[in-house]
Amino acid sequence: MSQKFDVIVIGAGPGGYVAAIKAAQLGLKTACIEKYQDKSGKLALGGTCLNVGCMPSKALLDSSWKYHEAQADFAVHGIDVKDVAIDVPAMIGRKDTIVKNLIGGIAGLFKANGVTTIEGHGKLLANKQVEVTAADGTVQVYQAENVIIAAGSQPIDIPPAPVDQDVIVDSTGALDFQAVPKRLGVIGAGVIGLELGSVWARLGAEVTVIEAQDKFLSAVDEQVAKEALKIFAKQKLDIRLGARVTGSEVKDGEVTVNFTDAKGEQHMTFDKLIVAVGRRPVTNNVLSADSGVTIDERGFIFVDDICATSVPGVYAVGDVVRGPMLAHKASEEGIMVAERIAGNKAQVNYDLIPSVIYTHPEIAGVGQTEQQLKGDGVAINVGVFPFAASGRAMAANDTAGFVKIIADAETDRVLGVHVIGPSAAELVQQGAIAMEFGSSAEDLGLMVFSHPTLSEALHEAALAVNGKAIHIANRKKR
Ligand SMILES: NC(=O)c1ccc[n+]([C@@H]2O[C@H](COP(=O)([O-])OP(=O)(O)OC[C@H]3O[C@@H](n4cnc5c(N)ncnc54)[C@H](O)[C@@H]3O)[C@@H](O)[C@H]2O)c1
Repeated sequence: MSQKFDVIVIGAGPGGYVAAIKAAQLGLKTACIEKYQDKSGKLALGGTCLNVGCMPSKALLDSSWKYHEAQADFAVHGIDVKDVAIDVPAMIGRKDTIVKNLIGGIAGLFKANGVTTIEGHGKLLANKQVEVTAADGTVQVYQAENVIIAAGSQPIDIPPAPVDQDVIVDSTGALDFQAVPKRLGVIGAGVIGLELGSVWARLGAEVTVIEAQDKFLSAVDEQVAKEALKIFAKQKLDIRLGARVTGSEVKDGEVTVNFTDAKGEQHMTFDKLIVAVGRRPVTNNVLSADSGVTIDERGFIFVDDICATSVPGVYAVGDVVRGPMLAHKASEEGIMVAERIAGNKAQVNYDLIPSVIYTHPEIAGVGQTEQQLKGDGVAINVGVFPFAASGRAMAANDTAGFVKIIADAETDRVLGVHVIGPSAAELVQQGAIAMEFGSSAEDLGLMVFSHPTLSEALHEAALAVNGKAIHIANRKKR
């Protein structure tokens, strides 16, 4: 096998594997280096997202939601189910099968597109050489015309709660509990804390979430975050804001966490504790001292708008660079870089990256929040439509939350779409499409939406921006 490639990608997560497939499709001789192994020691492509992130967590969110519905929501439909029970190892086994199939899918795509998979740890050397160290310690050096670093991220550890993957776990360990913990502590009320906290709360765990910030979900639209906090309280997620963890002690299979909040010093004991305080880029040991690629003090690789590093021909995408740590952002950066290497024009619209928290109801948004726009002094009109007024949501017995559309007061152009409610992720994507085409709220209001659908809530929110909603009383004059 030749040791020279047009493109070598380091990392086969959603940034790396997508970049590799695209580069190969564009006729470039491409290799992708990955070292991650599954529990049986077999190479597992797909990165955090497929192995221990987005996909396994969604499998558990769906399983636990079905259990919750069977237990708590079926009766309202007149469905009587008795003795609903959860078999946790079976639920975990289903999740593992989904992960296995997805990983196999990427291996198949690599084969179909002619991407060479190189197993081992990749490290960028000087002059676009890439060193690969296999699990048995063998070292090979490859030469590339272009290198794409897509090494991803890993959970941040905090000294007061060191992860042992037994009693104190990170997001990976929390996907493999073999029984429902009676008392579950979660440090961090971010995306992971809320998603994994929800999984185990639905299955019966008493969940306490300890969050350092006073403000809940500070990056989310404030009106949405406020609604979410109310809904989660009803779901008995005990969210402690302004709570700083000072220490923890593991003893006899349980953990006591010490934290301080507005009430003073607190101590709580849990059967399991999930630490979900953010992730950091994996960039140490991926760049040799003479690679020429520069990183900031937090370990992120410096890149420009098109993900080019300080070394010509070396790019970096996904969680190792600035911007939100989201799989879809990484994939789009991977596509952009592959296209650029092939000599085509491509770019990512960083203003329109949707984000989703897969709780129930889901929380999703695209564009700017009301607080951002007001902070920037932009005059806006806001339309809100509650799912409580949606016939489709009523039929589904799923009426919590609302759709919120924010438009520029002068031009009517949609600047933000924020949803908390059923299928929020899918509804926000409609907003993203509209915004990508420069839609005004009026444009959205003039479109025909199928009836009855949840999407009608988006239609009505767009109409409400200019005081023209039909199925709620309008606050503004027409
Ligand atoms: N649905 C999704 O798109 C999805 C799902 C999972 C993860 N992710 C991404 O993965 C990354 C990591 O997720 P995450 O939830 O770990 O991070 P996050 O940044 O979303 O949330 C971490 C939370 O922990 C809090 N925190 C930090 N230190 C603390 C401490 N010592 N004590 C108490 N609270 C503390 C922070 O204030 C923050 O609210 C994020 O960038 C996220 O976007 C995305």
